[in-house]
Order: sequence, then structure tokens, then C-alpha cells
Amino acid sequence: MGEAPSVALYDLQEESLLDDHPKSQGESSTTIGDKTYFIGRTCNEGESLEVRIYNSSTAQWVHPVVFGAKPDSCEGHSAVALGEDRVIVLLKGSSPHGHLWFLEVDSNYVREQKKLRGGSEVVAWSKGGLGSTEKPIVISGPSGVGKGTLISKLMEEFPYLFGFSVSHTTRAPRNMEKDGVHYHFTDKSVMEMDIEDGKFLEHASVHGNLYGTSIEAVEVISDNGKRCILDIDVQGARLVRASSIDAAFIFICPPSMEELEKRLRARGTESEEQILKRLRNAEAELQQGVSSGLFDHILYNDNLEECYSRLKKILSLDGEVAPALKQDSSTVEHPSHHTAVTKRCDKIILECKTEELEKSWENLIVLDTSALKGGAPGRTRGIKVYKIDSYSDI
Ligand SMILES: Nc1nc2c(ncn2[C@@H]2O[C@H](COP(=O)(O)OP(=O)(O)O)[C@@H](O)[C@H]2O)c(=O)[nH]1
Ligand SMILES: Nc1ncnc2c1ncn2[C@@H]1O[C@H](COP(=O)(O)OP(=O)(O)O)[C@@H](O)[C@H]1O
Repeated sequence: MGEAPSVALYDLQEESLLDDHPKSQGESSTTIGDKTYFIGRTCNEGESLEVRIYNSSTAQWVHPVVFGAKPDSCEGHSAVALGEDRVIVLLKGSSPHGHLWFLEVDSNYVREQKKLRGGSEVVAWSKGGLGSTEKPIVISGPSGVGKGTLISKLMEEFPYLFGFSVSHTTRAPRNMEKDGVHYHFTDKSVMEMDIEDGKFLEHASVHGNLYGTSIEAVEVISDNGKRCILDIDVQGARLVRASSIDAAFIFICPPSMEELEKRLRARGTESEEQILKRLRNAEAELQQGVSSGLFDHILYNDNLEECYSRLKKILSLDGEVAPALKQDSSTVEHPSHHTAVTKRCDKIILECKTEELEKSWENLIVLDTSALKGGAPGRTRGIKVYKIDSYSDI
């Protein structure tokens, strides 16, 4: 039998401070400095957890601007401060969006957004992810140069290694294109709203349409332990380069403008007007791609097989092929139900009820947060999840 926990989280909450503002049902409160973060007032099905802040130094309530995809309301949750900059939020019950979330209250991203909004209070949600994060690969080049063809070859030969980042676009689908596979085809107004909500890593207007990479499109690939490939234009590549994402940047050039035109026409997917627009834009794209220093590698796609071999060489896939990327060394999944939470340094211990083990203290799961990576606007990774037999094992 395990020993009783030395510090149970529930004992740490300072409810007396907030007597005039009691928590609503299902709401948690977590104090960091002068601010107490109330999470989860909304309990209606399908709505996300609401965040409000009580600032004890000004004795005022604030409704912050909330960034990131938010967790849906659930059967309940626990919230624990991790240092000064974020709160870990553990959802209970079945949630299609995972059980582990982080509410960033003073991270670099949050500070940046605060500055952009003239000092308004800002918080940002980041979903916990267990997958590894191999450097994404950004592939750019003019329309018709062969980006899609090269990416398809990689994905076919190494389906277990790579995942394609499915962009959003306002352009109409081509004959063979499937929504959710080649692109998420979307309305301009919806996409603009999502951009405003901070759901996009980058976006650009290309050949008269809006294109963008959602944060989710990239993160879901790492969730599956795969390396993400982005097919985006030069403007998008520049935005990714300026972000905190460490990626490999590859630019594909045609052997000549004549050959580019031939390929575009032979593909037969564009109207004459679109072909001419794409060829006009290609001149500027080539100039920026080759001379800006933005790209780590420039490949000429003359002979397809030769170009593909060079691409594989750049990605170190020309010799013995590495095994599929591993998930982080978590041996247990994060549980869907917990009955008690205890924090010891950077470890969170959950008592979890299961059908077989009614006494939840017999089923202790540790979330080790000592090596967290990433964060808003993407996932927070690096959490290790494992079982222990008793509290004295920590
Ligand atoms: N910035 C950005 N560019 C994108 C994205 N998705 C696709 N693109 C670029 O948009 C351009 C047009 O793509 P598309 O209409 O599929 O035509 P294609 O280049 O002829 O295959 C290409 O340069 C793509 O690399 C995205 O999410 N962001
Ligand atoms: N090296 C190559 N030689 C000849 N044709 C090519 C080569 N690479 C690609 N193609 C063809 O050119 C057309 C445009 O290629 P695609 O992959 O759609 O370009 P992108 O994605 O860059 O717009 C396609 O019909 C494709 O089969």
C-alpha cells in the first residue's frame, strides 16, 4: 500500500482570498503571483473551458484574450501551476481532444501577444503532445516545378517516416483533389477568422488565393511520431523561418522557364489565365528562392529520378534507412480519470480509478514535466508518463 501524499494539491488552493468571488461549479482556481486563474466556468457540452483572472493587486476581474485551440468542456478537470509561466490542466472523462493541456500565462508567446495588443491580458492554450519532434521540411518552388511529385515519391517510399502538412486554401479544388487530403478547401471569411484567432502558423496570398498552414496541421504529424513536410510558397517559408520552428528549407528550381511552362501545360489543371499568372510569379519566386539565403538547399529538378536521389541524400535517406521515429518514452497513456492530484517539484502524481483497481491510490501515474519542449502556438511536448507503486517511489 502506498503512503499518504505529503502535499495534496487541493490543500494548496487559496479559496479564502476569493470569498467574494466563489468558484462556479466545475471551475478550478490557480494562483500565480498576484493573479488567480479561474478555469472552466463553461460547462455546457461542446463549449470550451472559459478563463477569467482575478488580480489581487488591483482587486479586479479580467477576461483575457485567449489564444490557441481550446479544450472542450469535460466531466471535470484539475489545474496545477508549473512555475510562473504556465498551468497544467488535466481533463477528466472522455475528451476527443486529449486530456493534457497547458494554459500559458507568461510565456514568450504570451508576452509577444500582450505587446501586440497594447498590454491587454492574454493567455494561450497549448495541447500536450507525446510524439517526438523531428525538424519539419519546408519545400518551396514555382508552380509546376515538381514539388508535389517529389513529395509524393517520399511519402510513398517512406510512409512511416513522413506526414504531409495539409494546408488550407481558398482556391477551388482540382479534379482529383480531395478535401482534407490535398488541402482543406475553405471560405475566405472562415479562414480569415481562424487566422485572427491565432490558429495559423503562416499564411500568404499566392496566385490570387489565400493559402495557410494551420498549427494543427503540423502538430498532428508529430503526434503520430512522423516528420512533417510542408509544401508552401517563398513568403510562407520566410514566415516559418522567422518563427520559433527549426526546419530544413529546400527550394526546387526548374531547368528552364520553357520546361516549367511545358510541365504546367502538360499537367492540365490550370486555366490559361492561371498558367500565365503562375509563370509571371515564377520569375520573382525563382529570384527570391535562389538569392535570398532563405533556403538551406537548392535542387534543380531536371531529371526526376536524379533530383529525387539528391533530395533523399539531403534528408539522409540514401543509406540505411532509419527506423520509424519513436514516440517519447512514455510507457503508459495519460489516464482519462483521476481522483486526486499531488505536485512534487516538476512531477505531478495522479491517483486514478480503474475498473480493476477500485482504490485509486493503488494506481498512481506520474507526469514528469521536467523536460517540456515547445508550447503555444503549438503543442507542449516532452512529458513523460509512467506508473509508480507508491508515493515513496518519487
Ligand atoms: N504560404 C503558403 N503557401 C502554400 C501553402 N500551401 C500551398 N502553398 C503554395 O501555394 C502555391 C500554389 O499551390 P497550388 O495551388 O497547389 O499549385 P501548385 O504550386 O501548382 O501545386 C504553391 O507555391 C504552394 O507551395 C500554405 O499553406 N502556405
Ligand atoms: N523532373 C520532371 N520532369 C518532367 N516532368 C516532371 C518532373 N517533375 C514533375 N514533373 C511533372 O510536372 C508537372 C508538375 O509537377 P507538380 O509536382 O504538380 O508541380 P508542383 O507541385 O511544383 O506544382 C506534373 O505533371 C509532373 O508529373
